[in-house]
Amino acid sequence: MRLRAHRYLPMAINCKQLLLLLLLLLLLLLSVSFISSMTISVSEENLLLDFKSSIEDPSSSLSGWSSNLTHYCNWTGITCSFSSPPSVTSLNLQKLNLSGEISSSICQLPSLSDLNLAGNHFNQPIPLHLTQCSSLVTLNLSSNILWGTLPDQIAHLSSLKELDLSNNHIQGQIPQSLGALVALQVLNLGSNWFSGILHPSTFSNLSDLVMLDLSKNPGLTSELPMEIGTLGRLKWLLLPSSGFYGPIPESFLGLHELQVLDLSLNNLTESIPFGFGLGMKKLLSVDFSQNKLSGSFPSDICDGRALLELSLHENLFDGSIPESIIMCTSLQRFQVQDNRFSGFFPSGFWSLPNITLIRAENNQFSGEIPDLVGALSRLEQVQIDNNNFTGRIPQGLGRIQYMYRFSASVNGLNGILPENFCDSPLMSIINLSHNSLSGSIPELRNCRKLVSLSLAHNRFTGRIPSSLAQLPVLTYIDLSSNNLSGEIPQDLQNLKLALFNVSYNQLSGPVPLSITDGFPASYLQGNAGLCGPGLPNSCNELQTRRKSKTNALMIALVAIAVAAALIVLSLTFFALHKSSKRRQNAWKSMFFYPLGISQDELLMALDDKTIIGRGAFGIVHLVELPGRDFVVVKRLISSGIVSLRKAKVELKNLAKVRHKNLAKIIGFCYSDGVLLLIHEYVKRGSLGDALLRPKILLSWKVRLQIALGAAQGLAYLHKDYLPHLLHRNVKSKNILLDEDFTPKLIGYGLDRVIEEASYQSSMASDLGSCCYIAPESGCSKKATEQMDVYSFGVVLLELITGRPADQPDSRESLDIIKWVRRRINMNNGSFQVLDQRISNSSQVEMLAALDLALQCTSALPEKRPAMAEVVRSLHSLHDIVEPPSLIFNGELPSTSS
Ligand SMILES: Nc1ncnc2c1ncn2[C@@H]1O[C@H](COP(=O)(O)OP(=O)(O)OP(=O)(O)O)[C@@H](O)[C@H]1O
Repeated sequence: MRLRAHRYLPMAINCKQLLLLLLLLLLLLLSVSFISSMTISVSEENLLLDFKSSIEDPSSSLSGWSSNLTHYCNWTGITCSFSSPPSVTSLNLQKLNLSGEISSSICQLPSLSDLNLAGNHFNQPIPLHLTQCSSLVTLNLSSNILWGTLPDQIAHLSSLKELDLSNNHIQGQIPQSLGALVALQVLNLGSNWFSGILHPSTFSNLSDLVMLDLSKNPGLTSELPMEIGTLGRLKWLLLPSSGFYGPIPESFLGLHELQVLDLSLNNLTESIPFGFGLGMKKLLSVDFSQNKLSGSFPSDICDGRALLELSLHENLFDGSIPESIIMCTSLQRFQVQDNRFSGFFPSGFWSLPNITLIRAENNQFSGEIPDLVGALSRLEQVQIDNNNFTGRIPQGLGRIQYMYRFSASVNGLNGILPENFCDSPLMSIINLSHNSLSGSIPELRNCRKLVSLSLAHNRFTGRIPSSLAQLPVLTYIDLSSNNLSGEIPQDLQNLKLALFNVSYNQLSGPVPLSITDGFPASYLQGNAGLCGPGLPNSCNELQTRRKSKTNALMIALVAIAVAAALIVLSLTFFALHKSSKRRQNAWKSMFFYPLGISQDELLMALDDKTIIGRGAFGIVHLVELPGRDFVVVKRLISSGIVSLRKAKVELKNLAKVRHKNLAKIIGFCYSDGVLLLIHEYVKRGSLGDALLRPKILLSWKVRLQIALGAAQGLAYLHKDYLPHLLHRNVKSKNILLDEDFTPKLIGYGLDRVIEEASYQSSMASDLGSCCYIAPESGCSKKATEQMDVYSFGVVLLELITGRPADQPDSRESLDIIKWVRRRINMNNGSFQVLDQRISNSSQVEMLAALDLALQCTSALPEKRPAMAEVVRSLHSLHDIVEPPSLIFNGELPSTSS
C-alpha cells in the first residue's frame, strides 16, 4: 500500500504543477489581451492627439482632449463604438472656431465613418489624404475656407453617402469621378467657385441621390444634363444662382419624388417642359424665377395638391394663368411678377384657403378683385401694380386679418374706397396710386400700423380725413393729383412724416407749420388756396383779400366803378386758375419700381450739382433716394420726343426688359416734349472711362467677363426680348460696370422715344461714336442687328488692345479698326496688337478673341456672326472666373458716388 502510495506521490505533484501551469497560462493570456487592448487605445488616442497638435484652437474647445483627464471616447466631439475595445466612429467638431491643418492621422482611425469639421476656418486645399479615409460615410467640410480643386481621388471614398463641401472657395471643374460614389445620397457643392460644364456622366450612376445642391457657383456655365432627370429618388434639387443655360430637360418630368426644385437666377431659356408637375405628387416648392424662360404657365404644377410655393417671377412667360390653379389648395406663396402674363387673373385664386402672398405686378393681367376676399383669407401681401385690373376695391379687403401690404397702383381700378378698406389690424402699406378711384377718402381709424398711404393720381374729392393724424406710425402720405379740397388738418403736424405730398389738389387755408418747414414747397404746389410761410400766399394777405373781396361785392351793389374793379379781379383770378391748371398738367410720371420719393422731389433734385455726365442725347443727373440708394435721371434734349401716349406705351414695354447686363429703366417723367428717363444707377462708371485711366489695369479675365456680359445683354435684346430690339449705340461709354464688374448696357431703347430723324441727328452730332458705326450704315438707313455686332466688335478690340476706339490726338490718328488691321498684316502682327500690359499667359485666349472681334467688324455685314454666336464663342474662352481680389493689378477705380 505504502509502495502504491509512494508510486502515486509524483503523480499528485504533477497535478498541482499542471494546475499552476494552467493558471499561469490564463494570466498570461489575460495580460496579453490587456496589453493588446492598451496598444489600440493608446494608438487611437495618439492619433487624436496628433490631429489636435496640428490644429489652432483659439477658443480652447479641445482643451479637454488630454490623456490625463478622461478616456478619449469622452472627449469633445468624439463618438466611439460599443465594441471591445471601443473605437472612434465619429468626429464632430463643427463650429468650434478651429483652423490650422487637417492632419492625415485621422484617416488612420480604422472605424471612422463620420467626419464633420463644418463651420470652422480651415484655410487650405482639400487635403488629398482625406481620400484615404476609406471607411467614411459622411464627410462634411462645409463653411470653411477650403480652396483649390476637388481632387479626382475623391472617388476613393466608395462608402460615402453624404458629401458636403458647400460654402468654401473650391475652384475648377466638378470632377467626373464623383460619379463613382454610387452610394451617395447627399451631394452639396453649393456656394463655391466651381466652373466649366457639368459632365452628364457624373450623374448617371448616382441613383441613390436624394439631395443635389450646386447652387451659387456662378462659373458653372453649363447646360442642365438630362441625366439629372433620371435620379428617381431626388427630393431636393437646388441649382440656383449659377450659370446654367439652355432648356430644362424633358427628363425632369421623371423626378417623381421631388419636393423642392430651385432653378432660379440662371440663364435658362425656352419653356418649362409640357406636363411638368404631372405625377410629381410631393412637390412643395418650385422656383424658376429670374431666368429667360418663356412659354406658358405650367398648368399641371399642382397635380400633387401639396405645393406651398411657386415662383416664376422675372422671366418671359406669357399667356394666361389657367383657372385650374385653384386646385392648388395648399399654395401659400405665389410670385409671377415681371413677366408678360395677360388675360383674366383667375378669380378663384383670391380665395385659396392658404394663400399669403400674391405678387403679380408688371404684367398685363385683367379682371376684378372679387368681394370674396375677406375674413377667412390668410393673405398678408398683395402686389398687383402695373396691370390692367379694373373694378372696385373689394368690400372684404379691410376684413383680412393678416394683410399688411396692398399695392395695386397703375391699374384701372375705379369706384369709391370702401369705408373699411384699411381696417386690417396689421395693414402697413397701401398703394392705390394711378387708378381712377373717386369719392371721398374714408376716415381711417383702425389701421394703427399704417406706415405708407399712397392714393396719388386718382379722382378723390372731399377733405383729407383728419383721422390720419391718429395713426401713430404713419410716415408717408401721398395724396397728390386728386381733387381734394378744404384745409389740411392741423393735427397732422403731430405725425413724424417723411413725405407729405398733396400737390395738385384744390386745398386751401393755412398749412400746418411743421409741413411748410419740413417739406419742399413742391409738395404743396398746385393748390391755389393754400397759404403760409414760404408759399405764394401769406395767410394774412389771403384773409385781407377775402375781406376786401366781400367788401367789394357789397360796394359793387352800389358802385359800378367798384364792379369794374371786381371784374378785373375775377379776370386775374381766372388767369391764375388757368395757369395753375396748366402747371397741374405739367409733369406726368410713371415709376415702375418704388422710389421712396415723389415726382416733385425728384424734379427738385435735378440741378447743376447733381449732373454726372453729358451725352449726345442729354444730361445725366445722379439723384439720392432715401436709404442711400441712387437713381440716374437722363434728361433727353431733343426736339423729336414722341407724344406722352407713345412714350408711356414704349417705356412700359422697355421697363419689362430684364437682364443682368442691361441697366433697368425705373420710370419716367414727361412734360411738354421733355422726357426724363430714370435708370438704375451703376456704380463704377463706364468701361470707356476705365480703359482710359492709365493707372487701372483690368486683368484679361475681367475684360473677358465684361465682353461676355455685354454680348449676353445684346443677344437678349436681339433674340429673347419681344418685340426684338436693336441697341443702335453700342460703345464702351455705354457699358457701365457694376460693383463686381458686371457690365450693364445703357442707351438702348432711345430710338423708341425719340423720332427717327432726331435720333439720327443726335447720333451724328456725337463725333466720339463714329468709329463704332458700321460702314454700311451710311448707305442703308435701316438699322440692323449686324450693325450692333460691328459696334460690339469695336468694343472687343478696345478690350483686347487696351486702346480707346478713337484716338484723335494720337500720332497715327487712326481709328482702332484701321490700327489693328494695319498691324496684323505685318509679320507677327497679331501679337503686337494685344495689350502688352497683360501677362503672356492670356495670349492664346486674347488671340482667339481678336479673331472673333475681326469677324464682328467685318466690312461685309453678312460675314458677321449673330450675337448669340458671339456669346457662345466668348463662353468657350471664359472658363475660370477669378476671385475679385485678383481682378486689378493697379489702382481700384473709385465709385462715383
Ligand atoms: N445708369 C447710369 N449709372 C451710372 N452712371 C451713368 C448712368 N447713365 C449714364 N451715366 C454716366 O453719365 C455719362 C453720360 O451718359 P450718356 O449715356 O448720357 O452719355 P454717353 O454714353 O457718353 O453718350 P450717348 O448719349 O451717346 O449714350 C456716362 O458716361 C456715365 O458716366
